[in-house]
Amino acid sequence: MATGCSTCYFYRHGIPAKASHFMRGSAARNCERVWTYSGTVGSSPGNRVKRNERGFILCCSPANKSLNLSSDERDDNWNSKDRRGNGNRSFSETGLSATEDRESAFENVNGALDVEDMAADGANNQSRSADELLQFDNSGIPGNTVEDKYWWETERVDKENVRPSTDILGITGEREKDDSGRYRIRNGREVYGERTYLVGIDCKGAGKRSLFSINDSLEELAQLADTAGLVVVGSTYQKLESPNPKTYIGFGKVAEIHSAIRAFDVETIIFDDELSPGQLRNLEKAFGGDVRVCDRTALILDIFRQRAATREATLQVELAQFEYQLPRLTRMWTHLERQAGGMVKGMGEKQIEIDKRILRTRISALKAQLESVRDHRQQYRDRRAAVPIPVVSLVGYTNAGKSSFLNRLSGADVLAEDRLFATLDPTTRRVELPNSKECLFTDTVGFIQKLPTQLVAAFRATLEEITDSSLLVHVIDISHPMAKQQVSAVNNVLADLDVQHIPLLTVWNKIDRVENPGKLKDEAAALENTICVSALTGEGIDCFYDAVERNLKDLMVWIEVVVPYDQGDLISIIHRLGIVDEEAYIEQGTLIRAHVPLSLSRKMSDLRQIMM
Ligand SMILES: Nc1nc2c(ncn2[C@@H]2O[C@H](COP(=O)(O)OP(=O)(O)OP(=O)(O)O)[C@@H](O)[C@H]2O)c(=O)[nH]1
Ligand SMILES: [Mg+2]
Repeated sequence: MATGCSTCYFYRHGIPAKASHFMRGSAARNCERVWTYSGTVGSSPGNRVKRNERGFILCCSPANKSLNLSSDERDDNWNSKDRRGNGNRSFSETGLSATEDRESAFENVNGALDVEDMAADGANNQSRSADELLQFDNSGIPGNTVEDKYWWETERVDKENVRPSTDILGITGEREKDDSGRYRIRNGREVYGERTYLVGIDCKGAGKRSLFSINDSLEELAQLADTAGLVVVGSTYQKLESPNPKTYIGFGKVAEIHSAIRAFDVETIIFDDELSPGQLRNLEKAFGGDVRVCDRTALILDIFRQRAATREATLQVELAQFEYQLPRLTRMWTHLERQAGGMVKGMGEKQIEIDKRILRTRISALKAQLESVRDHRQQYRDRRAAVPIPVVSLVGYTNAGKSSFLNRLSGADVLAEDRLFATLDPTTRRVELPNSKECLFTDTVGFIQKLPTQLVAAFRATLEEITDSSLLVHVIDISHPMAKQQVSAVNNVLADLDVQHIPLLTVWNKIDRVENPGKLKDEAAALENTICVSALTGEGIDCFYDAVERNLKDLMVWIEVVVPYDQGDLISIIHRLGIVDEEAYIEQGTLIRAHVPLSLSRKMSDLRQIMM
């Protein structure tokens, strides 16, 4: 049975606290202070229990008045205010009877989840009154029956009998015993393999349907989590008309996940969509202080942060992260409001304002720094434009094989690996086509469905590489079961970038991995500007070059110019970039009839005789 003082976050959620909860995970590692704990809260005396970064007192016992605290620490707690309005009270006053305890726990669950605001709950979990909540039928979760337990009181349930409703990865949730094995190397950095549980919703409402089915979307989220170094132990989803404005998922689902958290020792919960600051706050309260709640956007931002290798990428990711954090800052300081007695009331509010100001200043500084980086990139592009070599940009879904393809075309050694977002910075390489014409190929950052808007905004300088291209090559992993949906997601981002006017060549990559390549090649042949290739084996590369030459020629204009004999270098540029049909030597200079890139023809407007 859960007991504890009024400031104990676990107690207030009625969760039987265990020392193991507190000693594991990021919360514990970021603790500010270590308190000696002994008492009745689920573990043996003498365990050392920590106070986490948010200031939650993770464990303290009403039965034990002799907590080994400094006088300051003791004051903090003795001044803590009872949520039921009893004013300040000491530890000794928190020794409740079982019934009182249950009521208190219920009240606190109410407080945490704003039950009265739950009317907007989705179809599967209609809004529940307080009484209904007490009687909530958790029979879907073995080990939780209404007769003998309230859901928040559930002792640790038998792991064998509890499984998330959907286990997309087929991971059984076996627990590792030794934490030292949980550090993994990701992109040269050591990351902690937190036990992670994924949650999504299958929206049925008009206009809410996503490109991906819920299972596919969760599978992708699992891949993202793996890329970030997390260990996915399970997942679940709920069918809803639209997301619950308070908690994203319905109230019943919150309860179910609550059980799964304990069953699988979950440390992080990731939601498949971006949560509003309010949803995030409510869910954090509902799941308890030592479970990190985050969303797809935060996860993607985290991966970008791990992968950023250049100054530009680092600045861009930092900016996106700050923009994301700004409206969510309040949750970090709620502990001050909770701990505030009469004297320090409102302190939390002030701190939020201070922090928001610091963050805004930081954002302005980052934007200024990025502006100078952007200028630098623009100068580089201007210099490139001065030598009018056509630029071909490789775009596509993350992991489609863009970098592998660039490596194949140019012999470059861009990092290509079976992980999402391997490339963040554009890489440009000069490639000589079989007709001896030169062009530049640029590898870009990959796209993904639900791409965070903060990232698109922050990466605008990088993405401008795409908008300046002569030709776009959309690389698609045709062997991927979700290839069609990935194409739509990429087209959506391209539409946002306003590049529809640039000609597009479609490349079906990884043809070596499909079962029936012949059939696919026939399909591709029937489509316009679509080529089948394998970056791995080099198959189809010749057809690709032909298609690039064809497309670039289509972009050229026909000119007839007389180049004075003292501008011989211009003739060599025309030969290098254009296709010369005729060359004759006349009195005024060299007469050339050729197809050249538009940019080059503009440079020769003075010399032009005829242009069509
Ligand atoms: N079998 C096969 N694997 C490929 C092919 N092209 C790429 N791959 C593999 O696909 C994975 C992803 O390749 P990348 O080149 O890193 O993909 P990307 O599009 O650059 O990915 P991001 O940089 O994350 O956007 C790597 O493991 C490659 O080895 C191919 O033609 N056939
Ligand atoms: Mg790449």
